[in-house]
Amino acid sequence: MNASQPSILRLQQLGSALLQPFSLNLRGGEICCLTGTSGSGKSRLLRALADLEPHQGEVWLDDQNQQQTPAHLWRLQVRLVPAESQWWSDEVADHFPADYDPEDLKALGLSSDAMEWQVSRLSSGEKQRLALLRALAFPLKVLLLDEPTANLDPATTLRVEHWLKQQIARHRWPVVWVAHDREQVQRVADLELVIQDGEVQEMLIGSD
Ligand SMILES: Nc1ncnc2c1ncn2[C@@H]1O[C@H](COP(=O)(O)OP(=O)(O)OP(=O)(O)O)[C@@H](O)[C@H]1O
Repeated sequence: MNASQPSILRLQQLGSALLQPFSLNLRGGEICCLTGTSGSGKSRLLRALADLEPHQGEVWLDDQNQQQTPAHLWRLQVRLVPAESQWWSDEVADHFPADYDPEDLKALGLSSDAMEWQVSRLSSGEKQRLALLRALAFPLKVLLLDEPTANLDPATTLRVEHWLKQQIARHRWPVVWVAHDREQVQRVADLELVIQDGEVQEMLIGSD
């Protein structure tokens, strides 16, 4: 496939001990919000898509089958941004490419010198936004977001949503976005999947 063409993520009869099998085609640039009560299996579904949890059924990225792709190569393309980020060095900058342009810090309401900070001083909201920037600083084809604004105040949440939507529209990644906030779902989603009693159902946006 041409590198500039948007990818398609296809789930075929994806299921697990927790979830009844379901299928979905997600095109480049589409945001699918994944909702459901706490413990319904949203994070585990994202982990299955990232090949971090066993599952039934198949996941395809264009013509690549997840099961036939080495896990580390799959995860380079299918980027999971977990709810809680991991940091492997003391300095923020060490987690970014050497030639990273820190222009986006401002867009996310972060200080322009945040790259020079120690990870140990980061607030939970700063950590969350820097983890998001870091995840998008390296090439990817599919984006999986687990409650990307969970630690943020309402104004910063809107900023982050706006920035994410711009990035997604520009790069045309298929996106699965776990959200609890109904208003956020209404603002960002092209489609919504709800997990209820182990069943995954598609809801029409604006239907609640
Ligand atoms: N490794 C595991 N082994 C067994 N059960 C697990 C494992 N990880 C999570 N669970 C359980 O699976 C269920 C779904 O967990 P998951 O983290 O996907 O929920 P969630 O929908 O993302 O919840 P929340 O909205 O609270 O983050 C929970 O009951 C959880 O305790």
